[in-house]
Amino acid sequence: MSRGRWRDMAAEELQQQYSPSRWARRLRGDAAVRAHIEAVTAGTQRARAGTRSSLHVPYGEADGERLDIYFPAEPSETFPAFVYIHGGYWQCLSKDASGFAAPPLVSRGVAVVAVGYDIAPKGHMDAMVLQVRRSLAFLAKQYSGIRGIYLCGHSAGAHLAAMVLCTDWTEFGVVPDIRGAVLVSGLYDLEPILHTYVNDALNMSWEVAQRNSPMLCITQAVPAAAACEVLVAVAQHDSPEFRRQSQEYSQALRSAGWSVSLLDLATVDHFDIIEKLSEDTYILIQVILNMIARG
Ligand SMILES: N[C@@H](CC(=O)c1ccccc1NC=O)C(=O)O
Repeated sequence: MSRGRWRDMAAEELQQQYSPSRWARRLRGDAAVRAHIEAVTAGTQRARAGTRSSLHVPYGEADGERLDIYFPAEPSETFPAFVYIHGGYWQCLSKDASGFAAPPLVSRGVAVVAVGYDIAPKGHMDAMVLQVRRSLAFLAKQYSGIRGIYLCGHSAGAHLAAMVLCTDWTEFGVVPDIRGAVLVSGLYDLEPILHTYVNDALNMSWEVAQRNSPMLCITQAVPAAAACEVLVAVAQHDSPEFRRQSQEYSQALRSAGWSVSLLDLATVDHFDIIEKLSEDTYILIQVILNMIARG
């Protein structure tokens, strides 16, 4: 699909392209979204039952500025941290459904952090981006045991994670040691979203969409960034627009000197591509553990 083709799409087609549930494999529409919420919620409950954790840790003043930490099974002084930012089109889900990846990771010595942020309509795009950036600065300042942060986000959460990658940390008083990023089925150009139902709750102006588009704020990779491995993952059954966004963003990052891989995962759709992080044998868990081992 050629660059910018979304501009030629009829309103209904654009709507369809940006409705992941209409492309899902097992169920379609609302049923697919409901099943996804149930899967990640149940997975998080299992993680909470079986893992040593600190829940609802405030990283700022606002109610929504809280995170959950799931600690490695074997206590150790230092450990890598996998920081997960949930999706839900910036208007659903929460950190309370975001701990499902903990079991296969804490058993291998990796801490898992589920970041909460104020979703729309309470949260605005600028504020959400600032909140997730602050959560990273908080972790870097408060947890001296963390040796390497591996950032992960799904869908809208991958967008927020990508915005973290282009942060100017000077105003945060700390530079988090982000050694890797796993961006799963994300959105990196917000402009097409402006023309869909997704913007009903977000109410973004064109300017807000521009300044919060990772595609438009790619920083030239300084040495620290070149050492940060970025994995852009997309599902075989993501829509063509979602697949185009991952393709173009990974290419643009690479051109700016970042170390990038694009992983096109067969058989999965927009939802089970991330749900399966609760499974030890899932290929993406293996890829993440390898990335951490190199880091
Ligand atoms: N209304 C959307 C819902 C959706 O996209 C979604 C739902 C739960 C978790 C992630 C999602 N996508 C991106 O953040 C859909 O049609 O699938």
